[in-house]
Amino acid sequence: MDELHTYRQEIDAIDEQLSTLLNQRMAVSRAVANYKAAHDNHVLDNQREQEVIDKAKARSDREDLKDYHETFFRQLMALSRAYQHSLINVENPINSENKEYPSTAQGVAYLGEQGSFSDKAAENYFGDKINRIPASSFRSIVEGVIQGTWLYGILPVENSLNGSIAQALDLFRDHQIFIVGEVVLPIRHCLLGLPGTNVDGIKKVISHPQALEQCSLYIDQIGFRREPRTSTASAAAELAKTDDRSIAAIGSPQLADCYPLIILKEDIQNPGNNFTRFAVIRSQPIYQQDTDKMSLFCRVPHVSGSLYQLLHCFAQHNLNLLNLTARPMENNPWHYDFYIDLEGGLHQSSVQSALKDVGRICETYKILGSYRHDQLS
Ligand SMILES: O=C(O)C(=O)C[C@]1(C(=O)O)C=C[C@@H](O)C=C1
Repeated sequence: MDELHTYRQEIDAIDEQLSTLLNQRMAVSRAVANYKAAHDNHVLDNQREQEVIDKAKARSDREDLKDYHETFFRQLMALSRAYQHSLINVENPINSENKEYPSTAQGVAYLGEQGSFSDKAAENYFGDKINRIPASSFRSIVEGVIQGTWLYGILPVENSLNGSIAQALDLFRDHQIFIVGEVVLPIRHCLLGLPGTNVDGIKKVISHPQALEQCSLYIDQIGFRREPRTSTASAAAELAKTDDRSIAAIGSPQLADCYPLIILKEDIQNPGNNFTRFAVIRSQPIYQQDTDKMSLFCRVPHVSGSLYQLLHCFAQHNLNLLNLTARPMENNPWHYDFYIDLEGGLHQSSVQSALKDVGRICETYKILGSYRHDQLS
C-alpha cells in the first residue's frame, strides 16, 4: 500500500466524521430556522457569524491555518443560511395553507381620487366585486393594508418609459407586504381644463410628477409652467374648484367624467409605448400553483463579484430577469439592495433551486410575491 493511499484513508475517515457533524449542524440550523420563522427574525445574524469565525480562528493549531478556518466557517454558515432560507421562504409557503386575512379588512385602497390611473387599475383587476377606497399616499396604503383596514392595496411600481417607481419598491422592502397580482395599464394623458378654457391662455399645468414627466415634450413645446401635485386626480379636483382658466390639469380621460372639466387635448404623452405596471398588495402572501412571475429583494455582500454570482445563479437555472433595480440602503450610504422581477413561479423546481443558491449568495433576501403577470406586460 503506497503512502498516498494511506493518506486518503485518513482523509476518508475524517470526512466521515465531518459528514456526521454536518448532519448534526444542519439539523440544529433547521431548528433555528423554525424558531426564526416563528419569531419573525432575520436569517442572517452578522454579529453571531463574527463570533463563530473568531472562535474558529482561535482554535486553529497553526498561524497559517487561521484564514482557512475563517473561510471554512464562512462557507459553512452560508450553507446553513441557504438551508434556512429554503425552509422559511420556499417550503413553508407552498406547503402551508394560505393564511386568512383579518376579517375586518375590506376593499382595495388606491392612490389619488376617483378616476386616477390607480383607480382604473383596481377596477381592471377586481371589477366591481370589491369597494375601491381612495388614499392620499403610498405609505398610507401600505400601512392600511398591514393594519387590516384594507384587504388589498394597489401601487404603481414601474412605467415603461420612466422605469421603476422607487418609492413603491422601498415600501415593499421595508414592510411586511406581499405582491399577489399585477395590472398593466396603457397610459394615455390628456390636457383638462374648465369649460370655456382656451389652450392659448394656459400658463400653468398641474399633475403628478410622473404624468408631467410623461408629457414633457408637449409641455416644453407649448412652454407651460409645471407644478407637481400628489396625484393626477387631486390636480383635476383642485382645478375643478377654481375658476382659473390659466391653469390646466394632466391626467386620464376618465377624469373628465368624474369632475366638471373638459378635455382640451387628447394623447399628449410623449411618443412610445407608455404603460404603467401596478402591483396588487396584501398583508399575507398568496402562493398558487399557476403563477409565472416573481419579485424579490436581495442584499448581496459588499465584495467584488457578489452581484455577478447572484445573476449567474438565475442564468444557471435558465430564469429570465424582467427587472433589476438598485435601491440605496437607508442607513448605509453608497450600499444598495437589488429589486428583481423574474419569469417563473415559486412552485417551479428551477425557481426553488435558484432560490437555494440565492440564499447561499445573499446576506439576506425577501420574496415579495409569486403571481400571474398581466398579459399586457
Ligand atoms: O445562530 C444563528 O442565528 C443561526 O441561524 C445559525 C448560523 C450558523 O449556521 O452558525 C446561521 C446563520 C446566521 O447568520 C448565524 C449563524
